[in-house]
Amino acid sequence: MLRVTNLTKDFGSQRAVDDLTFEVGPGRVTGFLGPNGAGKSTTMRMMLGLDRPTSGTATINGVPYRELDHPLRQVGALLDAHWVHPNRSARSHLRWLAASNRIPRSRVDEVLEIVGLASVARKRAGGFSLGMSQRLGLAGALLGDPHTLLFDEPVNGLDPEGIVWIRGFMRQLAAEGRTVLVSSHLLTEMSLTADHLVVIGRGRLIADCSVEEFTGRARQSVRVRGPELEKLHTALEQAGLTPAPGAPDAAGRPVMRVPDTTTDRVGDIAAAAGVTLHELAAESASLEEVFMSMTAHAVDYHGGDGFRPVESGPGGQGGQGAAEGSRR
Ligand SMILES: Nc1ncnc2c1ncn2[C@@H]1O[C@H](COP(=O)(O)OP(=O)(O)OP(=O)(O)O)[C@@H](O)[C@H]1O
Repeated sequence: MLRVTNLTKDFGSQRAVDDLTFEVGPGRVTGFLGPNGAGKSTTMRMMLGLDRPTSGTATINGVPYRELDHPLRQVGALLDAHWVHPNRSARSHLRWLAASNRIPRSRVDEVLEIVGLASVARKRAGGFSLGMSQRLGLAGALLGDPHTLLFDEPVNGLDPEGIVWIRGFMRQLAAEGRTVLVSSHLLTEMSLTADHLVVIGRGRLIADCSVEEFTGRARQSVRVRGPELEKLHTALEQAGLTPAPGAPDAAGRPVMRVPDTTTDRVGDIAAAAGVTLHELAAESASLEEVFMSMTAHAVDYHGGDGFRPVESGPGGQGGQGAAEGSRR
């Protein structure tokens, strides 16, 4: 069990983590989600005793990291895959880690096997690809067979195969009853990996709930296609709704989206106005759109990685690449 209580961290005049309180329980993957600069890494560093809190506490099974007897046997962490000595082989790097934590040498080959690096155990870690470095980092985190695991943006820069492997791996660790906390700035990624979410923005807690609950906050909107969209637009506005052009469909035909309503209501209004419809469908806002609307005020800086706020209103054409393919 990981617990942070009123955790706060200031860097000079900047508050990076602001009065955070939450728990991370065993047996499930908890996603630690927030835009870039939200304070995820700083929070994890405080959990691992690498940064000192300005106030508040972070504990692992009730004890601050610095007071743990054999930290590697209780907590494994993957913060940065590139801290390995480049001239060491994967095996000698892990043997050195094991020796410094009184972990038997035999465990090194076990973890190399678990992460799929046994065949390259003698190769220089400096020549490893990012995916292999991540696996080596995981091997190090698993060395002490810890009950608690922290992963900071583990899928960053990985190829699709590596991403699928890491997802499955984290889920397996949780299924073994371990406490698994994994950070990401991508909601879609977390919705595929995590059972539970702790969402932060500007160092503050925004949500602490199941993935279903979080994504269930998606606003329901209605998608309409037909030959008389302008006429329908007027009728919908007269009924107090706020229709907007949506992205054209695959065949390039114009589509309208009507937020915060139901297909029944739009269908009734269309019928009353004598408007022909060719398509009428309920649609949820994409996960990224929900996330954006919840964290928009909390985004530190914009641009890149899909963190531009949704600018064009209910049409939903905010243009964030990360939202592609994430509609549910
Ligand atoms: N050592 C430091 N000195 C000064 N400011 C820092 C330091 N470390 C982090 N910060 C600032 O604290 C805030 C939170 O950063 P942090 O790295 O924890 O965020 P994050 O959510 O992990 O984002 P990212 O995914 O971009 O790393 C940022 O504004 C960052 O610039």
